Amino acid sequence: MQNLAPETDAGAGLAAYSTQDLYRELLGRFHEDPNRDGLLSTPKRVERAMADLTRGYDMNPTEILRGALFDVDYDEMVIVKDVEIYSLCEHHMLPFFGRAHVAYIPNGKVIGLSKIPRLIEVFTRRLQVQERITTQVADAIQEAINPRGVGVVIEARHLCMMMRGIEKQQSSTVTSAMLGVFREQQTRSEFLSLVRQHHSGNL
Ligand SMILES: Nc1nc2c(ncn2[C@@H]2O[C@H](COP(=O)(O)OP(=O)(O)OP(=O)(O)O)[C@@H](O)[C@H]2O)c(=O)[nH]1
Ligand SMILES: [Zn+2]
Repeated sequence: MQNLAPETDAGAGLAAYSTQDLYRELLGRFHEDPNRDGLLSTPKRVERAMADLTRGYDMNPTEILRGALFDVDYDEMVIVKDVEIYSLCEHHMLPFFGRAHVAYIPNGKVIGLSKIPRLIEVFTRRLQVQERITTQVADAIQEAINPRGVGVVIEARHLCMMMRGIEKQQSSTVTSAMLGVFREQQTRSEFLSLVRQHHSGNL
């Protein structure tokens, strides 16, 4: 499809076109030939890939945690650390990736361990900023089990700062959200020092 819409009236009437048509149009705008062999199936592949990378919009934290909240007599810190994350920055739609560390001190209930990475997926598999993922994960845990406190730290590297723009290859971004007792110096320090232990430092 050629000249699907003039660049100036982006959005107007585009709903009439399939997602694959829109990607085919974009290939042309990138000065490519969408009909050459290697690109023929690309719109279909990109559609699938983008649906996968944004699947978090269709995921519901409450549903994920349902059935995996347990009454346990344990009141020390639980930490799930070094969870790999991949997300897309909402400004450039380029990936950022790294690790998330999540901790909480229960108040009668704990969360099934595998559900913590699943919860992280809900919020990373969207167009995001790192800060928002960090607070959304903390808030979701707070809401689910009302613990004595929650801490979330995310370390990530953003391709929009690496392969374009400022082109800094070594910088990483660290964000944190601390709720309840994690706002107190001692708990925060214990969490951060446990996160640092045995951490290779390589994202
Ligand atoms: N706070 C925050 N900023 C982000 C995140 N991901 C990307 N950004 C920033 O969003 C900003 C967008 O700035 P603009 O000046 O509008 O865009 P730009 O001209 O492409 O900026 P440069 O990247 O500096 O070239 C940039 O500074 C990005 O580094 C994120 O997760 N959190
Ligand atoms: Zn970006």
